[in-house]
Amino acid sequence: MALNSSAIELKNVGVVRRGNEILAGVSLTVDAGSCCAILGPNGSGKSALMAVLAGYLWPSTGTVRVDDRTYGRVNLADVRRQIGLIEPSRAPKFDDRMCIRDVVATGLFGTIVLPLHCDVTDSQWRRVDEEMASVGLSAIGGRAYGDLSSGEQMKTLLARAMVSNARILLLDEPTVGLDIGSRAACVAVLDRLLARSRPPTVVIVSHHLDELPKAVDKIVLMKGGRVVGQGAPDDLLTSARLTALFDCDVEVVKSNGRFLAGVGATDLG
Ligand SMILES: Nc1ncnc2c1ncn2[C@@H]1O[C@H](COP(=O)(O)OP(=O)(O)OP(=O)(O)O)[C@@H](O)[C@H]1O
Repeated sequence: MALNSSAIELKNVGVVRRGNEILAGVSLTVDAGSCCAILGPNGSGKSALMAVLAGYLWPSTGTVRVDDRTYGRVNLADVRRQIGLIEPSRAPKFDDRMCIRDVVATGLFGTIVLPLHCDVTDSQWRRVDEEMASVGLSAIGGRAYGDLSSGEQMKTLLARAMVSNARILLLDEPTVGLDIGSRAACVAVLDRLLARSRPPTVVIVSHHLDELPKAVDKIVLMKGGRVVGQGAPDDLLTSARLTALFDCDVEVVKSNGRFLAGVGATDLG
């Protein structure tokens, strides 16, 4: 459910590194409280775009405005406090011996350990416990982070981001490495998150249509560092658009509000 003002606005963003044009002419807006999914082949610039949004990759051209603040004219640390970035492949290095509940609580401080000088108040612990319950971690809150499965670690990172009250969640391939059941559980968590009365703005990079939240409002298609399409899911998630995007025969069906993609009868020989 979009709240009608832009939480994210990129105008003509380009990134050049080591002579490579990683992003070029990227312009897009994401409404506050909405969910935007970014799709594209390997190397199309999806993670680079997320890194720009998170303020970790500085554009060579163009402007980036996040949460009403223009990068380059604000203290980036202030903006980052409003952003929860989840990249399982580059997750923060928590002490493996920390219990999950403490890891989730670090989201209150934006740290990877609980700061010695900061006492977590009873109401903050209640909030930690609420978010752990919302992702189904209550029963194992005392378990060491290092002993968790990939799916449990993902849920821990989601609960940690939600505890921080981040207004913007950037999820880069959140279900990478998860089995079917853990992926389904992660998708259900995202569906519940977006059904809240005041949902965060969510940008998700994914290679799998079936893991996009049902409430996804906008699709951005990327290729060669450029946005080659953006708009409503029903207009963009078609067999023809994805066949052209991925240069292979893709069949898209919609079932029970969710999109599914399969590779068609392409000659793989
Ligand atoms: N620091 C860098 N210097 C030079 N090239 C880079 C740098 N970072 C990324 N690239 C290149 O930019 C392109 C886009 O990379 P990016 O990681 O954003 O792709 P992606 O769409 O997320 O791919 P994948 O689906 O494989 O994760 C790639 O060709 C990559 O090699």
